[in-house]
Amino acid sequence: MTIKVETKRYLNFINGEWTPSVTSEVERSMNPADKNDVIGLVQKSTKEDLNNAVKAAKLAKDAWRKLSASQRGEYLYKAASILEKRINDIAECATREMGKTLAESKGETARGIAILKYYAGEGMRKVGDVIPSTDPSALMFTTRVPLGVVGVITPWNFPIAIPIWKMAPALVYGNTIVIKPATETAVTCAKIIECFEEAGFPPGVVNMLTGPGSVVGQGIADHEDVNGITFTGSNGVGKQIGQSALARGAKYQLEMGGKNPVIVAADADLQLAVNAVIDGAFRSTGQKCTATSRVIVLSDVYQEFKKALVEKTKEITIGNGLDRDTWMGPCASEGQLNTVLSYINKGLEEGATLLIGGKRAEKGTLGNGYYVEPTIFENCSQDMAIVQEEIFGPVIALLKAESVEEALQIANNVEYGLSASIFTTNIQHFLSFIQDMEAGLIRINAESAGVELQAPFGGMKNSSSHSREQGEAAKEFFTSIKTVFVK
Ligand SMILES: NC(=O)C1=CN([C@@H]2O[C@H](COP(=O)(O)OP(=O)(O)OC[C@H]3O[C@@H](n4cnc5c(N)ncnc54)[C@H](OP(=O)(O)O)[C@@H]3O)[C@@H](O)[C@H]2O)C=CC1
Ligand SMILES: O=C(O)CCC(=O)C(=O)O
Repeated sequence: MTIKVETKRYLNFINGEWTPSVTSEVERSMNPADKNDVIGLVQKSTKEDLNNAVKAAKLAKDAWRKLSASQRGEYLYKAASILEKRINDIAECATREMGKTLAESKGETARGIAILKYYAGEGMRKVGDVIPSTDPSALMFTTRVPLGVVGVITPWNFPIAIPIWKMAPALVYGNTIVIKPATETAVTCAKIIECFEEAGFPPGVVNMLTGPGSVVGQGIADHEDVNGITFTGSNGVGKQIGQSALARGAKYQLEMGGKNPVIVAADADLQLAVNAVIDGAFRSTGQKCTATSRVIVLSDVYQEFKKALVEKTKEITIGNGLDRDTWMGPCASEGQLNTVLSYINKGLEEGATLLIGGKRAEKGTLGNGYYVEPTIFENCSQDMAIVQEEIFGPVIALLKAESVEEALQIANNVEYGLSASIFTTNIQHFLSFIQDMEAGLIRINAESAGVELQAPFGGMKNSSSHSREQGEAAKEFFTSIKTVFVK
């Protein structure tokens, strides 16, 4: 007898109800570590589904706004404790959907819990300032109001933390939300929304729908009843969303790519630098906007650093993120694997020298997934695609510099400015790095990736729309200031 196990169908969450799309069409969410593993079926929603979700969010917004912020915070505390109970299930789902190791997914879920608690507490903190008026008998102060309905569009690379770091502040500051997660990780998002449902948010406050970015995502950007849009993803899509929002006067926030450099000065602790470059470049298979992708090494220590980096790279074990022994999982999808391989080919065509890696990893069961070897190039020039463009994969371009000034000039010579690190023991070097490096996140003697939820996060240049997320900075996006004059 064969037992047929049905693939679970995940629905949209609209107005407090799990609802199928009006089309009843679904898409499969697949495991990039094993192309035979279907994780679930998700709704292929349309504009009509989006209209229903936005309508529900609009209807719910006044009652939600009128609660005290601390009452709203109580819902977030409840969601945090439910997520805490489901940490294993949700982390495992994220690993199956996008491939990062289970340890990374568990860490990310724990971060999601901490973010919910942080913003729950925000409900008890101040929202305004008293400002002295020139009129001695008047009282002048600021207060803040929510935007209304906020559209949340999220990528697949942090399928737990990014949706939560956008939804939690949006909600605590009094907005209602419509979230459209990346199709690749829609099941993980549905499970997070189950936690919000169990926390008892009033109907219409939290809405989720899945479906193609070009339909549902663009529909959010264009929808006249969506007052603010927060997006993380690629540059091309981000800019399009920004233009659509600007055209109709909606507020928007974009977090996009990076081409993050690490400078290794001659006086650096080289072992520390090697370990941090390995973590920064190859953890999550290089699929972080803060991942290290250019390493600029001072010529005095270049050979020594290169040798140690290549040796350490050889130790990396590639495999299914659910296996304990795996250090690096697959790329998140076949499309992502092909993008990485095409950049590796471009690097070779443009004349860079391959030091290690460079191929799809297909040995044994790896052939069932979208694995690529950790890859390092040297003899890279500044105009090469692998030096200029975001690859979003485990690929390092090594560059040589004669001085820290030259290294800084190379580091700044890209269109992005998200995060950047320097390894040095010289105070002058790190002071000039803080001053002159064009990046929103400056890290000294630490890897380029690594974001703390209580601190502002965002980039300069083409990495963001110049706003910041997380910590107190989130308040700037998710609220409007009102200046009040009383006499
Ligand atoms: N900075 C970062 O953190 C990230 C950067 N990237 C970069 O982007 C590249 C491509 O990745 P990808 O996942 O395709 O990133 P996208 O920018 O295409 O996707 C991010 C989100 O936007 C949605 N979306 C797609 N098209 C539109 C649209 N026209 N209007 C509104 N929303 C849309 C996606 O939906 P759907 O999933 O349904 O397409 C997803 O929810 C990566 O290789 C990497 O370089 C990607 C992810 C995160
Ligand atoms: O490095 C991190 O923790 C967050 C990075 C990020 O936001 C991203 O890759 O999209």
